[in-house]
Amino acid sequence: MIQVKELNHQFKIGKKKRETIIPVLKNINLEVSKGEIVTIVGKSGSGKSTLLNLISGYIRPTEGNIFINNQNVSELSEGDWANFRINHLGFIFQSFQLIPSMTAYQNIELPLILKGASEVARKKQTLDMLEMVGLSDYKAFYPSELSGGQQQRVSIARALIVKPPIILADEPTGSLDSENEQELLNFIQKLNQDHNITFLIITHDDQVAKIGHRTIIIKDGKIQGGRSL
Ligand SMILES: Nc1ncnc2c1ncn2[C@@H]1O[C@H](COP(=O)(O)OP(=O)(O)OP(=O)(O)O)[C@@H](O)[C@H]1O
Repeated sequence: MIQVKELNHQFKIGKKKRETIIPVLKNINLEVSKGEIVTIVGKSGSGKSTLLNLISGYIRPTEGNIFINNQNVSELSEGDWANFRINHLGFIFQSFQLIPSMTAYQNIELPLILKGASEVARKKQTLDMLEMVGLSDYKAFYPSELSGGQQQRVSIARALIVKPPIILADEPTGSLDSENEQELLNFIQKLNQDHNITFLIITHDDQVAKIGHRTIIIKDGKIQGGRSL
């Protein structure tokens, strides 16, 4: 489902000719199969978010290739990448990234509008999704009127509405208290079991790391090893 092959990445900072090169990821090889939950752990600055940003196509690798569903995404143009992303990947961020001026309903519906779905299809799918995440009664609420856990569920519903086969999550429970964290983890496991959705999750948190069928450790930009259930 996801294959990362001999990936190296470095950032360049400073002015041209005087730039400093910061090597971040070194010879990363990684395979995630359909229906797996893989968690990635590592110290701050080890390169976890960079890896997720490369897999998401938000940054391009200095060297190496990334395949998603057998498509070499490193070769796609910006426009093709954006199209590919909306059909294959969903994202969950620590900071939810909801649009404050839109209700829960409107936030969840947005990817369907971007995808060009009809109004009838949008309404049905958005209402179904609100029910699935247990927020039917909150559809007209704005993000500021929802709890952290409810906002996170809106952001998950928005990620799921286009039924992506893969969800990439960067510290998904970082803004949640322990009760909401457990609720979200149960929900991720349910989605994985019921819908065979593949998850790649970056975390600092042991409780989150534990839900992985496999955990990968990144140290100083290299994969150090891992643990399987
Ligand atoms: N756009 C950038 N330009 C220059 N350096 C960057 C950039 N993004 C990240 N880095 C550097 O790359 C290294 C890895 O950063 P990254 O955010 O991937 O780490 P991380 O493991 O996700 O850390 P954290 O757990 O704190 O989020 C850091 O040294 C960081 O300073």
